[in-house]
Amino acid sequence: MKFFPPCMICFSSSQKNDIDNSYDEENNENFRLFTYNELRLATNGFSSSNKIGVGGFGTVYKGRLRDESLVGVKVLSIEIESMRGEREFIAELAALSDIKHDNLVGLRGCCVDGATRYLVYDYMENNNLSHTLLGGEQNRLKFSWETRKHISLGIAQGLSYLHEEPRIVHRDIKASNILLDKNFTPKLGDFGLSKILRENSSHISTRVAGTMGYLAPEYAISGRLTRKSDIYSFGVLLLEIVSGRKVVDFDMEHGEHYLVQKAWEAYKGDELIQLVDSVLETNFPEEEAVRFIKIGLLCVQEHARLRPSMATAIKMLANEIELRDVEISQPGLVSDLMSIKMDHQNLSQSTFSKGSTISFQSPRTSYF
Ligand SMILES: Nc1ncnc2c1ncn2[C@@H]1O[C@H](COP(=O)(O)OP(=O)(O)OP(=O)(O)O)[C@@H](O)[C@H]1O
Repeated sequence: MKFFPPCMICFSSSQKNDIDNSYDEENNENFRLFTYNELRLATNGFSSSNKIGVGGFGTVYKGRLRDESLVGVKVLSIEIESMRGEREFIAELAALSDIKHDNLVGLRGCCVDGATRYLVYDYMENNNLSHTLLGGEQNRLKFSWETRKHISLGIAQGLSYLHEEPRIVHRDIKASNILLDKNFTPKLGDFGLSKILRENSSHISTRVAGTMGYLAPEYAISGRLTRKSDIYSFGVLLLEIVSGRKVVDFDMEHGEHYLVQKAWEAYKGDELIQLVDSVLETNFPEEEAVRFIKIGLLCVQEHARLRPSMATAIKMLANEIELRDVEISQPGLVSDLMSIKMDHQNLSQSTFSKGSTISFQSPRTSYF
């Protein structure tokens, strides 16, 4: 079993000096330093036709390296002052690239060119789950039940690995962070990145607000981050995968906006089968689909201690644990949290619309 000591990617300021000199390129097969010219050539001069999309940290381009392999090149848009020093930045990324699993996006290397920094990842042919499964008609693909099962299990395995091996809380599990390779194997992206990029407060607030539907209530309210908050987000994802619906969708008719609420009502009404994506018609195993929804609901329970670990969730998905008589309690409902107003200037506080002020600390802890 490979153990990654926390200092490998979670650096305190007192550790900085040691890490500054810790990266040894010659002895690291996993991680390369690219030159700007290599990346410019690979991406056709960062042309708009190579542009894949824009995320919270920057713009992503498709690239082809000289050895013909495809990569996703992320050009970081964070101001240079908010990043760590060059050597430290490289050493931290190199440590991240050591965290390898079939269900994690592989980080190949990086490039520092003046004030601009680039991250180079394995290329994922089928974009992300939000785009490919939940996107508008144009992008949306019809996923069979088998593909949905493959994706659900893969995400569970990737997350379980992060929780058990390097002992990392991902803290940003959501459909757009699940990339899909050419075989629709899911790969978790962006793990550990927000620790490396010192985010300014407006950047965090945009990201947190955009992710609201996936946030465990205890995390959204107090900023207290544990594995169980990732497990809540996983439960939401599972409900999205089975239903083909987004966690929050104001395009749906009134009363249908919030998926978790909808699933809870279906559970109480003993009609979980109604939640399964209608594009599947009758081409899915009913018992298994209902089991997956139940596991989703177990993971989003309001009380974090009642949520299963990822290792247990995997056993449940694989039907190694019987769920027939399991009690599921009330979920943490996103509709209650949507009324939290983020203070974009000062993340130390947020306010409920009812007027009571609650404490909100910007997410910090990634280890436990
Ligand atoms: N390695 C990759 N291969 C293929 N596409 C990628 C790769 N990395 C990112 N993308 C795509 O590029 C777009 C932007 O991704 P990025 O990770 O920057 O942002 P995001 O996950 O959408 O948002 P956020 O940064 O707020 O979490 C997305 O459509 C994503 O699917």
